[in-house]
Amino acid sequence: MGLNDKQVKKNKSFWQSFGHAFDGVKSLVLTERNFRKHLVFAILAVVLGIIVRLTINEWLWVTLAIFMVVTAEVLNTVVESIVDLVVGERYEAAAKKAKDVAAGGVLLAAFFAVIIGCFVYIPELLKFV
Ligand SMILES: Nc1ncnc2c1ncn2[C@@H]1O[C@H](COP(=O)(O)OP(=O)(O)OP(=O)(O)O)[C@@H](O)[C@H]1O
Repeated sequence: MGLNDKQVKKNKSFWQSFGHAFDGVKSLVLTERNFRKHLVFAILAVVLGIIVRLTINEWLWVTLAIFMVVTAEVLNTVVESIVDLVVGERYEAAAKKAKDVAAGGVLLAAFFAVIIGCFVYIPELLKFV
């Protein structure tokens, strides 16, 4: 297995599927700059959450926000890869729309995460003032 694996046939076992899914996550981390930035923000949110001792309810909202951004980044990367595969370097209005809408999805998810962050962390941090 690995990112240079040339397999094109269906996976034959759960572990083979899992390995390829893991390669996908590895590829996101290694090749997507924005994904890495969001990962850093997610880690900071978790560390801050531990410091201010979030409640279970607050953790649920923070986790939802983190995974919404991650999911949007995953879909954005999938769209980019498919558009590049089909269109290559050629300019296409439909390619621009697909990539811009996918990037817009990430922006909306990040906006949602900022709103959740404000609701959850600001009251907790004000307790220290
Ligand atoms: N084949 C294409 N035809 C038309 N417009 C394109 C094409 N490829 C890219 N673009 C435009 O260029 C922008 C940047 O392209 P790129 O492939 O770097 O997108 P990106 O990888 O989504 O950027 P980022 O990594 O910041 O998310 C796209 O959002 C789109 O507006």
